[in-house]
Amino acid sequence: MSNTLQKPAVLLLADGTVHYGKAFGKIGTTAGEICFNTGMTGYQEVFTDPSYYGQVVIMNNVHVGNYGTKDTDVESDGVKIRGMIGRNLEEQYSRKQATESLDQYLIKNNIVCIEGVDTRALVTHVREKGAMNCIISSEILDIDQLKKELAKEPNMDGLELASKVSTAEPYTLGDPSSAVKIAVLDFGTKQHILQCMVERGAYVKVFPAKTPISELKKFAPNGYFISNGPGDPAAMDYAIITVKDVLKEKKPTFGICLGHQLIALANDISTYKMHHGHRGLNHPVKNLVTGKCEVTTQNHGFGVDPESVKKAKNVEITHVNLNDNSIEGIKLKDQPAFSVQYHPESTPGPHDSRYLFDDFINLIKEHMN
Ligand SMILES: NC(=O)CC[C@H](N)C(=O)O
Repeated sequence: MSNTLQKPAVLLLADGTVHYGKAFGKIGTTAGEICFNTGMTGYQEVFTDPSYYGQVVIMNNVHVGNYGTKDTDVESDGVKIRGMIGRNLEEQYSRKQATESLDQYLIKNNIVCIEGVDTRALVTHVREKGAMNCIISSEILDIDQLKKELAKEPNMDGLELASKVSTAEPYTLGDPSSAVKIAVLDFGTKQHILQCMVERGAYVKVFPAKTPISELKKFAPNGYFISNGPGDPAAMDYAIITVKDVLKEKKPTFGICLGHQLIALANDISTYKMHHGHRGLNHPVKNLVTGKCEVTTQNHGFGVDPESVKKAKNVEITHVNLNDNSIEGIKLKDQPAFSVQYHPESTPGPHDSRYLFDDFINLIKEHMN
């Protein structure tokens, strides 16, 4: 959009880098960890993905907003990103089904954004310097004052955020008479992950992050799902205990992203903060079991430590990232449990990896009798 009527806005990074642009979305100030998403489409799903809670997202695609927003293109009950940085953020939209412009939608969701930024230079900078905190403001333009505000922002390393986006109360989805019953530990699940299980005939019960195993067992599930979510997995002591308890049940268990990291931690495999993470829709992953490559959707800033996985005798590496050889999937040798670092529900993204949901449901069916 960028017109002269827009208020000026400023972006300050923790290393002192400053970019000037125009305000978009809510007028105000916001801070969080800066990250970038390389996807060309699917902005509404990205903005509503609870795994982005606490993060300010740079959208690499130069045009964002062209197809507006729509109530059904969401991954949760609202926008979860802390803020957004774009080159051209469009108010005009051309999709017939859209009900609101991106600007109206972000204002309604209280999201402070900045546009007109040289996002190519900014992304290159973050790629070189790594993840760091940043602040966007369209009300404070004084850099010294912004530095003071930014200093208050906690570091993502060591931050527990999942309990802030988890459901407050349990809820169910799917057909209650289904023989396939999956207990979901919700650390900020994306709706389409649950949908992928329901579409395959499962009855799903979603539990708050801090639910103990005794409560999960009352549902008598024949499978467990450990969800994606925001924050540092190593800071989630309560969840590591629950995942250990879940694994003691020896029932089919599937983890995605944060869930994958928690399954690793529950097996004494450590996690680490990545330099700048993986976020986008075209990350190539090799399935080491089939030898096939999948193009995947990704959104993570932490990873599972490769050296520590190799030392774990009960764990097999099933998937690796073809860009940087990072660990993308594991399975346990002594029980029916597996997990992936990427997002097989792929909303948005290519559907190459949706077979993992079939694998999970089939695993549950095999272990039912
Ligand atoms: N999508 C996710 O579940 C993200 C997991 C974790 N918060 C990370 O950034 O690595």
